[in-house]
Amino acid sequence: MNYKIAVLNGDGIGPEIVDEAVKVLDRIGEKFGHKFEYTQGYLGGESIDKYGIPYSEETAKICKESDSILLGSVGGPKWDNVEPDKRPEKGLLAIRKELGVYTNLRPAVLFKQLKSASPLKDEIIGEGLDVMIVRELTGGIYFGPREYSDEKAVDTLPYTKGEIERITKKAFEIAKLRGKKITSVDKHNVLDTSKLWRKTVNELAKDYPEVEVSHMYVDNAAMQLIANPRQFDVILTDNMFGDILSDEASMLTGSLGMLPSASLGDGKVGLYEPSHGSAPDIAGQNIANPIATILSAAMMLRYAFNLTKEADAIEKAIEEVLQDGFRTVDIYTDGMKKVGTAEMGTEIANRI
Ligand SMILES: NC(=O)C1=CN([C@@H]2O[C@H](COP(=O)(O)OP(=O)(O)OC[C@H]3O[C@@H](n4cnc5c(N)ncnc54)[C@H](O)[C@@H]3O)[C@@H](O)[C@H]2O)C=CC1
Ligand SMILES: CC(C)CC(=O)C(=O)O
Ligand SMILES: [Mg+2]
Repeated sequence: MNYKIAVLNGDGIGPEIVDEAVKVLDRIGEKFGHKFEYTQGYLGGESIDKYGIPYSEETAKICKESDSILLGSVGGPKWDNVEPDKRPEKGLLAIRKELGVYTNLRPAVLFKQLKSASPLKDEIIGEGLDVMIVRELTGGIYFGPREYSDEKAVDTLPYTKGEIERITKKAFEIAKLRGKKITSVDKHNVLDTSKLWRKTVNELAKDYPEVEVSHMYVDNAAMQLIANPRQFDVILTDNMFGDILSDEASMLTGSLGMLPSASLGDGKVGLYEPSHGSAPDIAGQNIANPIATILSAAMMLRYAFNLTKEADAIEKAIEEVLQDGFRTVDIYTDGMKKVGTAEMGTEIANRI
């Protein structure tokens, strides 16, 4: 079958990691008889350079006419001084909002071969870690009304009941297919939005008696992720808390460069992007870890195209590459074979 994929490289390491995901998708296409057609769009800094704005109508059209979107990451020092509404990150927020992708799935899964790359002790890791962070993506403080002057700045954190309900339902549906356990993370002791969040989660919990629900304050959750990560199955949380906790959870898996994500809504087109940023400190050096982006492409096959065998093949190839000892520098440990971004992508593609 033919699948149309919009490809947005973004900035920093974006082009390098997206190239490797495309390499792997092409191999899947050859092996399983699919045709992936790519159309290049522009987001973030690269879009500012081309169109003067971080998200253009041209790119919006390409995305809406595609079956799915593969995205690198945006931002970097080059655009740090552009006016706030034109920053690269505003382009990312705009495309998420426009596509209505309110569910951000960030699976933190530790490949057993990377146990020694995780900073956690063996007894804490145990048999392994598999936490699904379900992050609300199109509401909350990143989108609330704001004001700024040299004397006062205001950000606001609005959530409607409807916004909380729809992400909570997604989390329950996901939990039903996994360990049947949700930890809803909030700041109920301080924030009114968290009060509404907790009340809504408890109301919906009645429709899912098979799923065990508990609540945790975000500050405690940040600590518990390190102290006892195996207690978590699905973490349901808001936009900013999910952003922060997912970077933290990524380290349990060895590196931020291992954490993929899928951003999904009720519409046809989802956004598949690594959880990390554009890593300007290592851009252009062929050292970035492409695995988060390649795993995001696997999530695309699974969620957007229903290509389960193909998604499994990517995940298995990654496991084999890790088993064979190949490591980018961020997950390197003594005795392993250090490889660059492109070599890692090739090793993965070769095992499909
Ligand atoms: N989704 C997106 O497009 C996001 C964009 N950003 C933007 O990215 C820029 C850099 O932000 P930072 O705070 O530095 O976060 P970052 O996630 O880009 O990097 C944090 C650290 O992790 C490392 N790292 C990230 N991805 C890696 C990979 N694949 N392989 C190996 N190491 C990796 C980086 O080298 C850096 O040391 C900023 O402009 C920020 O706004 C940040 C987060 C998400
Ligand atoms: C750059 C921000 C808009 C978002 C972010 O950090 C993320 O989605 O992980
Ligand atoms: Mg982030």
